[in-house]
Amino acid sequence: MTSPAPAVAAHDLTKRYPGGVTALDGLSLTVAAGTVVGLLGPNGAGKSTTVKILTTLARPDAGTAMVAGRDVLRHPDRVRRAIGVVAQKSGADPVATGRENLLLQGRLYGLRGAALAARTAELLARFDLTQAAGRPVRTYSGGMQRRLDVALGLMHRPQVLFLDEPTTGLDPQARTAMWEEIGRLAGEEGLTILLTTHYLEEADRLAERIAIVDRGRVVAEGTPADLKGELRGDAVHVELAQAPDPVTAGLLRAALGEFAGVRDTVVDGRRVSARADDGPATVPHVLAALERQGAAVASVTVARPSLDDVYLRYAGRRFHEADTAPAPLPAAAAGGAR
Ligand SMILES: Nc1ncnc2c1ncn2[C@@H]1O[C@H](COP(=O)(O)OP(=O)(O)OP(=O)(O)O)[C@@H](O)[C@H]1O
Repeated sequence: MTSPAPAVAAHDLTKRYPGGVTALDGLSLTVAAGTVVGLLGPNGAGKSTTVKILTTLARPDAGTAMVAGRDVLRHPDRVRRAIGVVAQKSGADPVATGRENLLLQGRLYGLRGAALAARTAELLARFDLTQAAGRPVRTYSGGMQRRLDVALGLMHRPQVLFLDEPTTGLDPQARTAMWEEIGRLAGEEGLTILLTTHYLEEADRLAERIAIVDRGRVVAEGTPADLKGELRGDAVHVELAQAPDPVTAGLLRAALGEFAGVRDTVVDGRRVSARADDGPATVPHVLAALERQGAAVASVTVARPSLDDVYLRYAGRRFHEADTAPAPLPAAAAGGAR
């Protein structure tokens, strides 16, 4: 059965928490059925709050959301039957075995007898947990626990699977294995996956489309290639010996802005970034201009645009800096935007 309706359609979601934090500030998002979409943003951007609303665990202050064709506010029970959720924190019982966890989950969704046993065995095999099925979950490695979490989320064959930070805390090997598993899941008929991540590489690798979330809004949306393609030319990154004061930073921006073919200059701490039609040809001029302003250069790189450059363009700061220093909007400042 095919449905032209999107798997997720959220409009203008707003959510304020007590204490004056505006977690969502008019977030809108559409996810086509059968696709993998990544919500990419730094810590505190509003990804988990979005997932909580779409999975009926929280109510927005304003806005609407449909998931699998059901209204999350009017029919939360129907939404819950159509979705699988793998939260950041494992929902598995650590004292019970992997098999027991799956059997319990299946019973909660009404499976019984041979159908329950078959689905449990299928998921254990599929997630490479058959050998460990009789061991308590607390003896599992991080990667095994995460695989069990995904298996639990799939027990009732949901139409839409939400994966909240699926690889956070995993070592590189377990992360790669999880990426492969998610890639395989995405190939399954009809399954829509909405995953949140603050790893640029993860979004780039797994998601057909990416919505970049910053301060409670989607600031850019498209395929990874589209988003990078929007940034014409090369990314030129210069690392200064020391961060310029605000006046000098303004002078640097103005100086680089005078070159033809150079745009989007951002001075962010010690890093000066710009887009250039022809990066290699531009570098000597950029270096000379910086020197004229008295800014000593430590290093310079020219590269094709990355998702980090996309983020910089739309959020006005580098991804890892936003990630280590989240800047939630106080409710008062967000008032005008609603
Ligand atoms: N229950 C809560 N009470 C108060 N503030 C909250 C609550 N939950 C989230 N926030 C705040 O709302 C903002 C958005 O949080 P959210 O968890 O949605 O972001 P996120 O993008 O998922 O970040 P992370 O990757 O760290 O989970 C943050 O500033 C956070 O501190």
